[in-house]
Amino acid sequence: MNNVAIELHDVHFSYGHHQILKGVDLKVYSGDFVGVIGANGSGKSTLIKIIVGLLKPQSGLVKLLGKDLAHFNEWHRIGYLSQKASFFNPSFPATVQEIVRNHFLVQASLSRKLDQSGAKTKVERALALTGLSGLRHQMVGELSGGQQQRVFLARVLVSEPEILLLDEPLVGIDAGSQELFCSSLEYFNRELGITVLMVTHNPEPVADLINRLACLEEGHLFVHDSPEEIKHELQPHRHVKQTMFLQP
Ligand SMILES: Nc1ncnc2c1ncn2[C@@H]1O[C@H](COP(=O)(O)OP(=O)(O)OP(=O)(O)O)[C@@H](O)[C@H]1O
Repeated sequence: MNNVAIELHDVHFSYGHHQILKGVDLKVYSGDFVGVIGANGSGKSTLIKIIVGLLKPQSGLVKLLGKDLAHFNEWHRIGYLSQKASFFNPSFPATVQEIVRNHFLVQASLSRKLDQSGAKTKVERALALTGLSGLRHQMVGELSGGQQQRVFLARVLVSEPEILLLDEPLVGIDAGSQELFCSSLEYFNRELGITVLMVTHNPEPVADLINRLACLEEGHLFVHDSPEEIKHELQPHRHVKQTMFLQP
């Protein structure tokens, strides 16, 4: 049995009186590719922010790589790609390589376990993995949406994380870039063994990669892990609400 990479047990979360998560349980094993789906406003981004410690649940247990989040400090092992617009200013005057390198140096300064002297090799690798080697000297603001998305991914990959948490990474990029992005994800998951948890309203491009599907509905998380159930849940136009009635 693989190690548990992410674990949530009986997690409750509210914004004020607005209850978002009502006793959520989730176990993600090393090497899993987890799709998280649910209606707009169902709490998918909230869930991912709780996993990376940006929001603190009112109650319940959250563990990363076997460690209670309260004591977890190996953040270089976790790569989090938030919804793009929230952190990026396209007029920021930096090249692709500078963005990726600076992120690594910040991570290294925060973690004694990352060796700064390896920066050059790690940046090269992250650029190569995301197909950006040829664009390294380009100003990031001059890139297409799909290329920028790959820069964000390279930035996250540079510290060689074991878990990738992606919040709607395909939004706002064209079909060709989506395809490239998804084949990179396939490589990271299948070849490098990186655990992936991806929030998406459109799971179709990664449907073949998903081995665990988490459906968020009215504060409850329903997890499917058999290929038949996943296929059934991912049928086009299937209303997520129906998953409630499939549970024993
Ligand atoms: N900081 C906040 N304060 C108060 N309410 C919030 C806050 N952030 C989100 N919400 C509300 O919590 C609910 C869940 O939001 P969340 O962004 O987690 O949903 P989501 O499933 O990711 O939505 P979408 O698919 O539209 O991105 C929504 O009703 C949202 O309006």
